[in-house]
Amino acid sequence: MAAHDVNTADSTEDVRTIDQVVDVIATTAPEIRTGLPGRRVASEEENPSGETQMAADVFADVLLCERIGALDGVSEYASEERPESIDVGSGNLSVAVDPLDGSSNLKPNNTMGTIFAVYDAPLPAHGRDLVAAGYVLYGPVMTMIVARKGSVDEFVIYDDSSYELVREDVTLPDEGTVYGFGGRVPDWTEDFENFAREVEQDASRKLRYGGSMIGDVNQILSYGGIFSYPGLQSAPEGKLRVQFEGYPIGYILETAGGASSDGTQSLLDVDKDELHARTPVHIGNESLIDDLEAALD
Ligand SMILES: O=P(O)(O)OC[C@H]1O[C@](O)(COP(=O)(O)O)[C@@H](O)[C@@H]1O
Ligand SMILES: [Mg+2]
Ligand SMILES: [Mg+2]
Repeated sequence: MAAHDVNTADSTEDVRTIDQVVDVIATTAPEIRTGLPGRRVASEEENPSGETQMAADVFADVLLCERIGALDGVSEYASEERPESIDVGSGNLSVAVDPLDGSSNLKPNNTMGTIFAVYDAPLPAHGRDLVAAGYVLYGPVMTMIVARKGSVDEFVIYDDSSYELVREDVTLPDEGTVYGFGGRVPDWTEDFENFAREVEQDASRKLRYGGSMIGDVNQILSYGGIFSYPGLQSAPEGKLRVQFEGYPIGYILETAGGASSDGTQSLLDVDKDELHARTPVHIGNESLIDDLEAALD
């Protein structure tokens, strides 16, 4: 389902807090990146989803928690790396973060990201409570995508923590040319596999899957197409987490004129009230998401 009717902040104070969150993310990203070389190893701990944390996941979480938590307008901080959300003040907004998305890509030195979601409700919040969302992509260039006030902007972040707006009002190209589907193919459902085979038949499309949602999603924003991490036979809710990954990516894609789905409805309409709940994720051009929903019906 497409939207363009995403929720946005309407008070001056919330708008200011969102700008401050964006500033913290942008100015912390170079530090996160600089801290990566010595942290490409597993820590002793598991995160609440049962995955082994990398030292870099913990490092990025601690930095972001400290800095986002210090903002007056933020009352709660949560991340993929901690079991509960924490109270950080009495502001109006809550921030949920995936400090490093795709951290299994650290070992082979491939793309990763940092995702943030700003909600005007206590955590776990609902997709319709989102008032802004965005991500940093640690690629050859550090870029940041921000969806707020009904449009999506792209920035380049420099090593000295300055950042520059390079593209305003980012929208998906009409003709989608790339696709990327997560999960082991033998673990896909029959309906999803049939859909994937249909998508592949179009000679104008090619496979691009990197194993970091942010890298894969940014290709869809750049070239159009579809990214899915579907529900699997062994894991009907898939792998990606609603609060930290599904909602913010759905919000960004819908703000950019694309569509998002859990297989039957917009990601923003998913009802899950557990902080670390998972959901199937499908994002891309509206026509492809319509076809996906028809195929999974
Ligand atoms: O290794 P797989 O099964 O392809 O999974 C890749 C997916 O897992 C993730 O890495 C999960 O995110 P985290 O690294 O934040 O746990 C996504 O970024 C990516 O889409
Ligand atoms: Mg992630
Ligand atoms: Mg992560």
